[in-house]
This record gives sequence, C-alpha cells and structure tokens, in this order.
Amino acid sequence: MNTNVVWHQTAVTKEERRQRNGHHSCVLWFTGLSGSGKSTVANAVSKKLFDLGIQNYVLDGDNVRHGLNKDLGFSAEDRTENIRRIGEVAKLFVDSGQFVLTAFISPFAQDRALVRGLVESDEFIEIYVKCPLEECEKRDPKGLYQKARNGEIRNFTGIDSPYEAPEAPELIIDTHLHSIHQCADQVIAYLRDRHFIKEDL
Ligand SMILES: Nc1ncnc2c1ncn2[C@@H]1O[C@H](COP(=O)(O)OS(=O)(=O)O)[C@@H](OP(=O)(O)O)[C@H]1O
Ligand SMILES: Nc1ncnc2c1ncn2[C@@H]1O[C@H](COP(=O)(O)OP(=O)(O)O)[C@@H](O)[C@H]1O
Repeated sequence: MNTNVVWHQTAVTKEERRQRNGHHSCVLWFTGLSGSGKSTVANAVSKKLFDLGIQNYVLDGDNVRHGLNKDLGFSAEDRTENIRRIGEVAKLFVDSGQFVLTAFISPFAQDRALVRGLVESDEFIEIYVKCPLEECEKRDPKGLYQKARNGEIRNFTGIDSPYEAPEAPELIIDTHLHSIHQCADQVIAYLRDRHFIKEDL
C-alpha cells in the first residue's frame, strides 16, 4: 500500500448527490450460477428503475472481464481479486448517488462479505439468483456447461469449482419457478418495501 496517498474529500458529498437525484444509492449484488439469470434479471430491473427516473448502472461479469479485469482468470485467487475490484467500483457508484447492479457469479461467501463490508449496512442488498444446476445446464446460453462437461474448460463453477450459496441474502429469486418479469418485479417490490424507491414513484 502506498502510504503517501491520502483520501481526497470530494467537493460534492454523497448526500448532496442523493438529494439532487431524489433517491438513495445502493448496491444490488446479484449472485448465482452461470446461466441462473443474473444478467437477465439485473438488466430487467435496471430498465424498470430507469423508467422510474432512478439513476443506475449494470456491471456485468462478461463485460468487466473484457476490460478492467481482463488480466484475471478463474482460479480461486483470481475470482477473489475480481470480486474485490468490482466491490471497490460498486462503492464508487454508491458514492456517486446511483444504484449499481452487479451480475457476477461471486461464488465465495467470504468475498461477498468483504464487499458488504465496504459500504454502509443500508447500501448493500444481496440477491441470490437461485436456479438448480440441472436447469442452468439445460439453458446453457453460451454453451459453456457443455464445454466444461467435455473437459474443454477447467474450474467451471458448479462442475469442478464450488459455488457457496448465500446463507442470509436480503432476497432470493427463483428463476426456474418464475418468469423474468416476475423476478424483476420481486426485486422492485423489495426496494419499495424497504423505501429504496419512494412511495410517490
Ligand atoms: N471457469 C469458469 N467458471 C465460471 N464462469 C466462466 C468460466 N469460464 C468462463 N466463464 C464465463 O465467465 C462468466 C463468470 O464471470 P464472473 O466474473 O461472474 O465470475 S466470478 O464471479 O469471478 O466467479 C460466466 O458468465 P455468466 O454465465 O454470466 O455467469 C461465464 O460466461
Ligand atoms: N426467470 C428467469 N430469469 C432470468 N433468466 C431466465 C428466466 N427464465 C429463463 N431465463 C433464461 O436463462 C438465461 C439466463 O442467462 P443469463 O442472464 O446470461 O445468466 P447469468 O448472467 O446468470 O449467467 C437467459 O437465456 C434467460 O432468457
């Protein structure tokens, strides 16, 4: 760590940004197996928030791994570093007064706990995108499970790399039981219940 670097207080505060935006800011942390529906539901929620006038942005596993984290692979160490960096980016989004929706497998409970600890307790909502492995394999939107089963990809989550399901997430959405629209509405209902979305919106 560089001890000559000091945190610079910004001229505009998080509270002032929230007031200008007319809403709170927080992390919606989607976690689940590949193909469980993280990206699909996060984007559906993003659109609904956008239509309500809520500033938000989706950070997606595939996209971030093309840029910021293109030096990282899928070993346990690299996944941990992947999530740590995303957590820091998510924190900046919260500071900017926006909702940030993250769609990463984030298979390790300890890594998710680390991110939770980066922000305030009312700024982190862990959403377990629950879907049985068999269903994810059936969907196999990118054909990666097939490759993992054929031994063409190693350390694939759910096949030969572990996924630690959240023990106490704020929300669980069962994407094999409900439609995309229903799952997105479940997230929006949670946000309304907890006043992350104001009553008049
Ligand atoms: N070995 C292995 N295991 C899991 N996933 C793999 C692997 N190799 C490539 N992919 C593709 O990368 C996406 C997962 O990236 P993440 O950054 O979300 O993973 S992690 O949180 O660091 O575990 C994941 O995307 P999603 O399907 O959107 O989850 C896969 O498309
Ligand atoms: N209820 C649902 N929620 C989310 N995705 C669903 C649902 N039902 C079917 N799907 C399909 O499952 C796939 C999920 O893929 P994706 O969102 O990329 O998952 P992930 O980001 O978790 O890897 C998509 O093809 C999507 O259309």
